[in-house]
Amino acid sequence: MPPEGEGEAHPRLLLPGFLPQSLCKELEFIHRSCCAVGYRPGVLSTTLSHLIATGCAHLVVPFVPVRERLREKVEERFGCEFELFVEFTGLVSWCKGASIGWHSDDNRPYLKQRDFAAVCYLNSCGKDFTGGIFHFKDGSPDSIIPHAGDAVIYTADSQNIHSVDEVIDGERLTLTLWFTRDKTHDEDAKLISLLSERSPENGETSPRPTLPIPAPNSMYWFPHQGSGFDIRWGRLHILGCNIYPLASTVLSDDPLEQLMGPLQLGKGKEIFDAEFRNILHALQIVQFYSWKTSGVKEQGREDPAPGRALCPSPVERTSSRSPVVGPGDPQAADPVLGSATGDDVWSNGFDLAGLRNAMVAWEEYVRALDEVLRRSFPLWRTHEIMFPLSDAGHSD
Ligand SMILES: O=C(O)CCC(=O)C(=O)O
Ligand SMILES: [Fe+2]
Repeated sequence: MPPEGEGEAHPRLLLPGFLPQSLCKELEFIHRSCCAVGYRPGVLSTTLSHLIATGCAHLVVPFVPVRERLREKVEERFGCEFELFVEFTGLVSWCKGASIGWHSDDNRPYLKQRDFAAVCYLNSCGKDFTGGIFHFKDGSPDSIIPHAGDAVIYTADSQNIHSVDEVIDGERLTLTLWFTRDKTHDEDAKLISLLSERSPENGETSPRPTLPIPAPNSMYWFPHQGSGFDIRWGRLHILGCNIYPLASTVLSDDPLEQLMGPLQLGKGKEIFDAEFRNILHALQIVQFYSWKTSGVKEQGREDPAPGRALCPSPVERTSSRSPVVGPGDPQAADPVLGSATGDDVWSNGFDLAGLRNAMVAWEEYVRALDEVLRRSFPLWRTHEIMFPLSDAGHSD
């Protein structure tokens, strides 16, 4: 008997509200902190192997329960229990101008292993971006208007020809997975091997939590209208942040090199006193602050940062120092990465003092995820599959 789903009229399923909003926000934080340029123009992506390669293996942990839930859902819907492997997991964002015409997801010889797709919407059309509506060619349904938390699963073959309208404004974000029956394309095996190289089970304890390690600069370069900008720098720029080299540093002429070294952040005429290891470290703290503060705002509380008393935060006036300039034209990031509504936490009262609290809370967050990873990894390696520990304390 052919598995259910093959040959039937519409082998697909909509899953409204599949992801909790809190997980959507957490994955958005990860993407905005860690993403690199994607596989097509105007597309940014955060793959799990990229997270591991850039010193952020602990950030794989929040994906593990939702990967498993999606795999089970796909197996159940298409009648192939215990047969599937995850082939690819990634956060994918589409910026202004990105679109894709009619296609099936296995439409290249090197994609033939893909049997099923799952797309989870992490933000919402009309609120976070405009355009970007999904269509099935056979019209059942004709369109899916992305809404944070909703998901759709479908077979990756020609029974599900689909397209996505051009994104007009804002950044459209999804968690996208493909599943395969072919064990040689099992993503878990590759990720476990990458994690082994990192050896979290060795139990090395560092005084500071894991700090991000940038990938090659070219992976952060967003080509735009004949020039371009660095994504990391662009994301800080749209939030009004300046980057300062440390006062003691001998300046390189190369702005990219300045982003690689230790640096400080400033806003307006002030410089925050903390030192960041590199631009990715600074970006991660800023995005963490933004994530946690937006949650607080939605709950109607007024704390400037998550659940802590405000620490004194000395700032320096910028009279004698100039911010790093470039690389590329960071202003070009405004229309590409800026939110559709312009409604972000920074334009609503961001202050550098809040960053101090965010740094402390971020370190706790990273340490907790790292702890889960250390406990999970030996079991993942033994069973050759990534799965959530029942008592991991971090599930969606
Ligand atoms: O993001 C979506 O809604 C679908 C994207 C898509 O079709 C693809 O990446 O192949
Ligand atoms: Fe597709």
